[in-house]
Amino acid sequence: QQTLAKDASKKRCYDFLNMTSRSFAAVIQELDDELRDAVCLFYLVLRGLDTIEDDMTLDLDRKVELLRSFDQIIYKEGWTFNENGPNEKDRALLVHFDVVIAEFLRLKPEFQAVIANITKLMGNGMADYATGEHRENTSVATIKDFDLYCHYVAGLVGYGLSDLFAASGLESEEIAKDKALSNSMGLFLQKTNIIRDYREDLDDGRQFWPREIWGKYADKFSDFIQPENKLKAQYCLSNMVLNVLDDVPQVLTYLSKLRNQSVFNFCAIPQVMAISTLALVFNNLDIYHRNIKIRKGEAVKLILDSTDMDNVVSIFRHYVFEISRKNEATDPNFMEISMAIGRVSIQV
Ligand SMILES: COc1cccc([C@H]2O[C@H](CC(=O)N[C@@H](CC(=O)O)C(=O)O)C(=O)N(CC(C)(C)C)c3ccc(Cl)cc32)c1OC
Repeated sequence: QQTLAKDASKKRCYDFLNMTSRSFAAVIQELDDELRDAVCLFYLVLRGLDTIEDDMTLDLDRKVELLRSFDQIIYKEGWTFNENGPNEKDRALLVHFDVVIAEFLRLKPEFQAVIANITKLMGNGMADYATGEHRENTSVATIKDFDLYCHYVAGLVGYGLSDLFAASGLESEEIAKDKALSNSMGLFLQKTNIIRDYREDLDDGRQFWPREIWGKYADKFSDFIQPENKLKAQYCLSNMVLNVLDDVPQVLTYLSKLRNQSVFNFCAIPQVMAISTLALVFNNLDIYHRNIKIRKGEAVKLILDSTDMDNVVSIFRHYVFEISRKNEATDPNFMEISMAIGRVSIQV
């Protein structure tokens, strides 16, 4: 009877995983036995944290209290959360979070420690950011703030995954040692999404592009949607893409260190999607009007091709070349972009 109940709660965790993330859930479920449950639970704990950070209906004190104590909450059997706002999909996860906690507590203590440690760092980072007195509303001021915010919400996920890979024995301890490489794995994905999501975030009243960059091209963050500002909008966009290109060399170095096939696929697929998205958004002013995504057919091809380092390198080379082709000599960022592409090209 006990076993039946345990299998039921594990299955429910995978149902939550498939409900919260479309294509990525499938990639998690392809991971080898030693890692699959730990990464699934890590993903769900992060999703729970993200849902609280994103919930605009919570008052700040309550949100900060939950963020800073989430690393203890995940040890509280039976804990659930009903104060959430209307967002159905994510609300369900927190309403049934006791199921996630029950499964979390069945993980190897070493996996629990990794997940709890990252949850603590991320929850406090999110709380610091949400209450940050040095920013009006929640906009990001300097490039340093931008890197710190992305470190909190994405770089730390890279840290935690590298620790889980090492703890599982499927990858060497070395993968978890070089924090800069793990951090870049998160920054590259997060920064590319932040560029792609310009319009969605603007409409939600959020802005993550650093003022140190966009402030060179406009007085207000929303100016870029005006047709008369299209040239400034294009240069601001290329400046943002330039900032993201810095992380490409470290992403490729990280991927080249992986030895387990299921871990490689799990890590390579999102990065390959991101470089494809980066080439798509570069000099593409549609991002100021709607959320653009790579075509389904291209995404499928990328997923099928991302199984070994040589293929991944040639995919990166293809998209970096596409960015180079779209790079315009009249763009004030033209030279810097050419040099960033040069730095990557000697590697791919
Ligand atoms: C070594 O580091 C990684 C290795 C593999 C995958 C990821 C990273 O990839 C997905 C990929 C994913 O979730 N893709 C979405 C598509 C999309 O968000 O546009 C999806 O396919 O649903 C992603 O985006 N994030 C979210 C963050 C970037 C904030 C970390 C993410 C959230 C939780 C986990 Cl456990 C993992 C990841 C890594 O994290 C850095």
